[in-house]
Amino acid sequence: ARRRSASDYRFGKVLGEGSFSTVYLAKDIHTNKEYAIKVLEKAHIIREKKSEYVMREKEVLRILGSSCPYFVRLYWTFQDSEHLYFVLTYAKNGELLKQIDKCGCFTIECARYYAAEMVLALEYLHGKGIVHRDLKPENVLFDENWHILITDFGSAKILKTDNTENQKCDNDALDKGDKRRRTSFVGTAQFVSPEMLSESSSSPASDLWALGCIIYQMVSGVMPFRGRSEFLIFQKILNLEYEYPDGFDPQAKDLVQKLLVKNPIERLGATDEAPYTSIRFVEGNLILKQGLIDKKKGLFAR
Ligand SMILES: NC(=O)Nc1ccc2c(c1)=C(Cc1cc(-c3cccc(C(=O)NCCN4CCCCC4)c3)c[nH]1)C(=O)N=2
Repeated sequence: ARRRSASDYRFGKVLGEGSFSTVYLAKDIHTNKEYAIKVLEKAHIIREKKSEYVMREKEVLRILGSSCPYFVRLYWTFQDSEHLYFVLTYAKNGELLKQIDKCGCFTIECARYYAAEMVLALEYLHGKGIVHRDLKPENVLFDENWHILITDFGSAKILKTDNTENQKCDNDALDKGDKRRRTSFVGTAQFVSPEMLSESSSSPASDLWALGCIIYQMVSGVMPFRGRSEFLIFQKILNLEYEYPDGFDPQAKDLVQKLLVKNPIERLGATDEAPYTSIRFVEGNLILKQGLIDKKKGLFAR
């Protein structure tokens, strides 16, 4: 295929800004198709020693490809003297966070629906040996049909299978082992799991913790672990200090309290072989069988 460059696109509004990238709405001048183009400044990436994260995001997006509908797709990458460009799926209906803030909270049917889509997405992601590590409502987007698109793999981890011992080791260990590449990575305060805080270790169960936090927020409208500083939030996470507001749906509570468990291997689904059957079908939990099959809803609360 023909090499692309920024001149192939008409850049529009800023869709999002991160510490190392800005995402623009852009239109392909040849096809008129809309994309989200993530632009990264080379000098900043090098200065902040984030090249490994950029390469990892590209590798994760390559591995994910286009076979699962619940992830943004990477169409092309190109660069010029100052910037790197990732041409990604444009999620027309924006971020889950904005919808939660706009609606106050979701109906339980709607929360069930999106919890089900997120479980399907995590089954696929973890099945590919990838841990997101920064799952949060800002990184869950909606496409034009109100299906989810998970994005932002800059913090992701690719689990490596060591063929000789057939063990699943991971690049935490590699990072720990190699002083030059020690990463003091931690996700976003309110969604980071206890093990990432206390041992700097992460696994697919770390994403299940974040899933529990997101379900709590969809149902209640607020995050389970809140505080005036990151330190206070971290303390609450490590002490499992959170509560369910009056009227919190009992089925949702049943599921959330089985995900917000300190020991990662005791989290619902953590010991399942793919797919996450124990999350899908535990009697009385939020994600009932029909939640995974009925793809017609997705309408928002009030
Ligand atoms: N860190 C990252 O990788 N970030 C990314 C990556 C890919 C990507 C990405 C971020 C996107 C962000 C994004 C942001 C938005 C957006 C931002 C602000 C407002 C809106 C918006 O209101 N859209 C109109 C849809 N409304 C929704 C509610 C009902 C009326 C119509 C969308 C759409 N998509 C995107 O579309 N694709």
